[in-house]
Amino acid sequence: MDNLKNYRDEIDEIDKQITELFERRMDISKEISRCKKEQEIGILNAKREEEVIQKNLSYLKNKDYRFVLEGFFRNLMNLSKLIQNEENHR
Ligand SMILES: C=C(O[C@@H]1C=C(C(=O)O)C=C[C@H]1O)C(=O)O
Repeated sequence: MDNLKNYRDEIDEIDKQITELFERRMDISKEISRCKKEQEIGILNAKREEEVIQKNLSYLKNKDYRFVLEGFFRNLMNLSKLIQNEENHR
């Protein structure tokens, strides 16, 4: 049995699901940026970002991944703010 091939197939399937969820998250982030524009609120909400990180760290089963999960969410939220900025400057 080719383990490498099987593992990569599994990663490909997971990546597909991540991409679908990523797209949904970014679509919602765009909607949030429209609300913020209407209400004249700035894009960054540092308190909310800390809550997002803490909440998701609490869901983690393998605590060895704490550091990388935090990095993942910080990067994800930076991309989300990029999309919000683009949306508000169209
Ligand atoms: C999406 C928002 O805007 C920004 C992006 C966040 C995110 O991607 O989770 C969180 C807080 C904000 O800095 C929000 O305010 O909820």
